[in-house]
Amino acid sequence: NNSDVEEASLFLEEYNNVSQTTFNRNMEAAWTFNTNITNENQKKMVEVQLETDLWQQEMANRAAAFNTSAFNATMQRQFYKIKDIGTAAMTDHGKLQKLNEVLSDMESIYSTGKVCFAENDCKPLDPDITRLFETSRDEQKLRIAWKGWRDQTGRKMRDLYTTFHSFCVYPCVCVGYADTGAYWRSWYEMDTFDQEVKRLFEQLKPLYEQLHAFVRQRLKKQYGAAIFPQTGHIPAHLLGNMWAQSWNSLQDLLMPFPSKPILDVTEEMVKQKYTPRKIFEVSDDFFKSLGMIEMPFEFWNKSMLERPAGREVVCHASAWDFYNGRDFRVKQCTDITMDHLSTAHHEMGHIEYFLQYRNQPLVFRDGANPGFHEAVGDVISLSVETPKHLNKIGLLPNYVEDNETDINFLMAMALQKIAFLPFGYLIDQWRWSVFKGVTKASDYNKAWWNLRCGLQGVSPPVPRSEEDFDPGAKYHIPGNTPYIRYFVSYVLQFQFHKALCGIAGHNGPLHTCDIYNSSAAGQKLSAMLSKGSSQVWTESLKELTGQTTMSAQPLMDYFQPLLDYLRAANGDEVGWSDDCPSFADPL
Ligand SMILES: O=C(CCC(O)(O)[C@H](Cc1ccccc1)NC(=O)c1ccccc1)N[C@@H](Cc1ccccc1)C(=O)O
Ligand SMILES: [Zn+2]
Repeated sequence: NNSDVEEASLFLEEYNNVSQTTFNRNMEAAWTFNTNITNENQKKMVEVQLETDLWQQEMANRAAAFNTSAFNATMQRQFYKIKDIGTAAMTDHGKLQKLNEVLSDMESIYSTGKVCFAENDCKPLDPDITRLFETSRDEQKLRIAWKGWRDQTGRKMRDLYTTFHSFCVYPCVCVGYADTGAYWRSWYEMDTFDQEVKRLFEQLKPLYEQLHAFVRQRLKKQYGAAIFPQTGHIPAHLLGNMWAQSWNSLQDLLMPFPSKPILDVTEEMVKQKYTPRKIFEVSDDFFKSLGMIEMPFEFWNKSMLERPAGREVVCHASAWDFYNGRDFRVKQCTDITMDHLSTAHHEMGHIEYFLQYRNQPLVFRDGANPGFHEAVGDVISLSVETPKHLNKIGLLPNYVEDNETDINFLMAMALQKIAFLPFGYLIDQWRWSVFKGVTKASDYNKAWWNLRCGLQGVSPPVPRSEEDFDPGAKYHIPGNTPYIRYFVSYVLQFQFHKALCGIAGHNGPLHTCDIYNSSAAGQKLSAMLSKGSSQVWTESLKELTGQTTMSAQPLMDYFQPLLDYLRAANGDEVGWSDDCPSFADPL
């Protein structure tokens, strides 16, 4: 076959030109559906997605005709990525069409789901049910909403997911991989990736167990011990979030020193009449302070920063690259809360990455690994959410720096970051076992609750059965979006934060660092982001931090003062038993 470098370069040039228009068209069709869910838009999106998949197949076949062994590393990497197209490689076009239809059907069920409290009183997840979980302390109402959401989403998807599942097990439709999970893990370019994340999770478990014990004890006081199972689990509807994945809305119940000012600035944002646009301007201002690239005109002009009236949209936040080097958008049903301020930074982090690597060849316009993409915005938030910075931008007027506020702040951050770790880890433990064929459709929910009980120490507030499909109540399952990337991001973002704080000249404990206005930190971060996925992620990590492996040490150092406090407060009432309370077998 063809080892001619000249011809190979011409092929890559053609690929880069045509792929930009092809992917741009695909993103526009997806955007139209995401911002206006109708049957017509869904059909159009599936049609364009199929055309894009077939074009990718054609390019992969043409790339396969080259013998790349004599090409330079960058060319070899481009050819590898042009051929590595996952499910798009499915040669049975009817099956491929069916797969894309099933996925868009599940996405519609999730995004149009509503919880009904009475005949004509049905509420969507965003903003109504989310606000309920953040603000209500009415255990009965929370229990109804918890069950209602799962009845309206997961329960309605079980058969669709079973069909989807049939495409993902061996012989996997992602050519060259044992199953879809193997394809997803291949993006981390290390064959020990699953052991690596398991090692990190085990290392971080003690922090989580201490936080879990402290929160359980406080919630027992709040709601009475009677609704807590003897096994030590926390009923999942009491943790301030529909999926119990982050507990920061419980801050008012959990501050060690309640006399100090509350660090959740939601009220101050509302008082100062913050708008969705203002929230994104605060984030844009931070990137500008680092000398990084500000949001282009199209971003402000074409993004969807709040839920539109009168039509159904996919409210789950996302960032969009339209692959023409200047059109980048965020879609977020922004509510005026601190959590949405954090989400806005998260989404803008994706956009900043797009902007930094926009001149790369198209196949390198991606994160160094998926965890890198998820970490960018969160690293900025680690500075923004410090009391010092919130005070600087006028959201925490009566702030006094002292030890008690320090512990309160670390508690607030732990409720967001430490609480998340088992959840971020377990979703793809479940999915990888499903894709491997280890977890059968008849055991979807049992396997899910074994992980939720075993690793997260939460229990279902109402009995569950295999009529339910609780994984489907979390966006990323119907959205078919991998999740281990967030667990990886939560480890990496503290490694990035530690490195950037060093470059910014910060002295003192890591949790008080704010890199605002540090052009040195901005330069270092930009240099790493601009590489995209043109080199293996360990090289990118080394450029920014000097390390070549993921390490939980910076995260553990950050929270060390809180761990000491929790150990003293908890005594030996720590942990939970492995058997799952109230998981009823099929009725
Ligand atoms: O799901 C998200 C944020 C959405 C997103 O920005 O990660 C989004 C997810 C998504 C949506 C549709 C299609 C694909 C992925 N990801 C992006 O928009 C994205 C990611 C990589 C590159 C380009 C865009 N966060 C997770 C976890 C999390 C992360 C950080 C803070 C809180 C919570 C969650 O809410 O459970
Ligand atoms: Zn993200």
